[in-house]
Amino acid sequence: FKLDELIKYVDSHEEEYVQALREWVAVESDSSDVTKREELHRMMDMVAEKLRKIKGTVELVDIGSQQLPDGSSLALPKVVVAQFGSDTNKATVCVYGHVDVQPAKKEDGWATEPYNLTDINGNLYGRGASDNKAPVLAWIHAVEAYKALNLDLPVNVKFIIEGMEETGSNGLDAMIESKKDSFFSDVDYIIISDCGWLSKRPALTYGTRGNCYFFAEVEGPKQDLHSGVYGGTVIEPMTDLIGILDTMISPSGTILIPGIREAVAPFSDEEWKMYQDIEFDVESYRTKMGVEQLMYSNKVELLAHRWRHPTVSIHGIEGAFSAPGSKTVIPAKVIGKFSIRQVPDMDPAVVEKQVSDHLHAVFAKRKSPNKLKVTMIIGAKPWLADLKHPLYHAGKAAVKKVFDMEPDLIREGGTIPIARTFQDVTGKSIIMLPIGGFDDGLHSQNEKMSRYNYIEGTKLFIAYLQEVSQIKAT
Ligand SMILES: NCC(=O)N[C@@H](Cc1c[nH]cn1)C(=O)O
Ligand SMILES: [Zn+2]
Ligand SMILES: [Zn+2]
Repeated sequence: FKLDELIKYVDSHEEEYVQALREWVAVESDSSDVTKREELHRMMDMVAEKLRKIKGTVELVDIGSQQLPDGSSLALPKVVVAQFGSDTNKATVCVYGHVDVQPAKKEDGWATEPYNLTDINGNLYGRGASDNKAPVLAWIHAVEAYKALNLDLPVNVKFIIEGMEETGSNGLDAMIESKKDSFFSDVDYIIISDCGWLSKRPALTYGTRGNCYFFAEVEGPKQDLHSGVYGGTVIEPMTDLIGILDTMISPSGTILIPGIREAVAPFSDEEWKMYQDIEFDVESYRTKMGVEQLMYSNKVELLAHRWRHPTVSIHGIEGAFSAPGSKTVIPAKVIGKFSIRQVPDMDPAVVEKQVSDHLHAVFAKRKSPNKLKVTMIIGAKPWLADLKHPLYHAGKAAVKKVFDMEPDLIREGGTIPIARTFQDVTGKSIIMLPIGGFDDGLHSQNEKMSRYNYIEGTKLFIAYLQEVSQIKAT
């Protein structure tokens, strides 16, 4: 196995890799904004083209369309499916990633243009740089390096790259179900690199939280009203909405929706010990976020609440006045958007009912004439892997080869909606092999990927393919 040669190849192609990332970041592939759908289609074409260039067998799979709130339908971005090698004597891995991004505008507080990749001191700033465009590119470059050097890939490699992850992977569950006995029949393992390290130490991730995302719509008058002319005579939808949202979580973070906390799997002594052994500086985590105080100052409690407890986050209110300046309006209809991160043993179907029952009960107590509608638009389950699986031994060996250290074994507070589907539908084992930095600012202003993580991450993937090939079939 010619790791040194492959590593040299990666080092000598750094600028090309950065240029490839620049081209991908320049595409505003925001899956939540329906006006950007053409960009998303273009992004999927670019992914297919990149894979074709290195001689993969590539298909763009049509996964249908999504229903918009106004009743119209919009084509979903096609899913890119690719294959490199079909040697039955080798194991087959399937790499999953996504190339859609969260919204970003310069005026949100970015120091640089979000869709113009900008290198500042070795950090490559741009929306989607870390989540998840550079890791997808790093996987493609890993395969490309073997091919360019005329080295046999140690395993067959398949890709599934989608464009709707950030909005819940619409349409992908059905595609996986339909390909269970074809595309997935010879897949041995699934690899996902859509998360980050906990610190400067590389990590292997063995769990993600799920997410239930809700819209709570309160509708009152038939149109917006002047608050001076009508204020004091109508019960305002916004007052109702804020009132009911405020009953979900206490100021110190305790979830108040009946039944939610009771469903959480107990925290075992073994877990406590594992968290205790992780090197993690709570104080630098606090200062990095720029807050005066965290909810928990104890490392174990903090990590546990980041990874394996549910949380309620309120994201926004559609229909509310939010522009700069003042406007004395009573909005006629407002939609509160919030989500609840899911952990074992919560079940999104049960959570949906618990949340809806709770909000309707507190709304009823207000005796408001307005109308409340609660809808769950995403119901993604949590995912948890067995750290004793050989995939993780292979991960440790690859980290040792490239970084000469032991990885952190961590969980992820965020959600990869499709992870649980992969596990439940295909029955294959999954590993999450992150290369993102702990401070990459995912979903936030000034998202970045460092050159170091991008390039060393590419080497890690190269080494990982070799380590996976050493796993003995059971
Ligand atoms: N990189 C993973 C990620 O950011 N996932 C999103 C997916 C999601 C969950 N609910 C809505 N989208 C995340 O927010 O965790
Ligand atoms: Zn992601
Ligand atoms: Zn994301």
